[in-house]
Amino acid sequence: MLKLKNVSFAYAEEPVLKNISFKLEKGENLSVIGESGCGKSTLLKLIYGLLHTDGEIFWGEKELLGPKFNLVPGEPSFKYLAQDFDLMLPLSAADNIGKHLSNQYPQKKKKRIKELLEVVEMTELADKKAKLLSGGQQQRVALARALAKQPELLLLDEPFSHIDHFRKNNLRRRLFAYLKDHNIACIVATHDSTDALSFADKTIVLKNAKIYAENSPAELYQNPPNKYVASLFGDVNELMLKDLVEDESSRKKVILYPEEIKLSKTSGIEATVKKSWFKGKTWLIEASLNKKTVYFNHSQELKEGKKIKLKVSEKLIKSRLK
Ligand SMILES: Nc1ncnc2c1ncn2[C@@H]1O[C@H](COP(=O)(O)OP(=O)(O)OP(=O)(O)O)[C@@H](O)[C@H]1O
Repeated sequence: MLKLKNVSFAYAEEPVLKNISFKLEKGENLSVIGESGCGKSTLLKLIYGLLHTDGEIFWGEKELLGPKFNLVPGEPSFKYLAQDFDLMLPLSAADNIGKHLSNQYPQKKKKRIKELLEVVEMTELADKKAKLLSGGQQQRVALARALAKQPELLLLDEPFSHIDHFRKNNLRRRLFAYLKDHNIACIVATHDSTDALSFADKTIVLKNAKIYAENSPAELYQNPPNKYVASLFGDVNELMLKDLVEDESSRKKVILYPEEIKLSKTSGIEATVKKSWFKGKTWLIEASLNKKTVYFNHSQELKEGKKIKLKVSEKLIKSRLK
């Protein structure tokens, strides 16, 4: 089990992280989300042992003492995949993956490389030199290399940032299933809400150097403590109760996702369409409601200037009152 207790860090005077504490069990997947610059990468570097903290970091019973005490940087049973994936460019994809594997049992090594190439869907490009691979292909090789020596904890910094949408979903499913099958704990620093929503067992939100929210991804999504947390999952509205309920004067805030606001043919809150964006399965409609902007999903494009009525479930409004 990984345990952080009061982990703090500053590159200069201003702390980047202050008193961060959490636990992670073996095989668990934790996503760390938050706006750019909130300290996600720094947290991974502290855990891996590249930066020194005054706080405490334990892996099981062992305290990790960081770079001041380790001759070779980084904990040997962890793997850290940074945003620049640092491949040996003259070597092939397969040789990069096998680089740190023992040559004592060549057949075993070959089999392991083959298995990892399959996990990242790079079998066909096994012999291609890394320098001739695209950014996304290099990132997949780097992921496989990080897995090669079967780490106990994998620290991934934006692991799919260079990979196209088409491959990303499949790769994510394969990689995270592999980690679960092999009981490898994982911390993913990410901007991509899918990494947090679909694959994480728990999610930590960082803001102002602290843990701002911490929960299962479903709980954070369904009951976001505030607009900042909700906006990490996509478009979000923050309206006042008086905007949504007739004869209500409360300025209490209600957080709603675009898919939770519906067009009504009969009654509802009056609004005027400003813009429509095609999103594939739905259109995202921007409308003005009491001089405020509101976003909702609809099955069709709506013309600018159209007067509409909007409805939100009362139960949902009650559950989202802040
Ligand atoms: N080597 C460094 N020296 C000084 N300041 C740094 C260094 N690395 C990061 N910082 C600063 O520390 C803060 C946290 O950076 P960090 O890279 O951890 O954020 P992040 O959440 O991972 O950002 P992003 O999502 O953009 O990758 C930022 O304000 C950044 O400018």
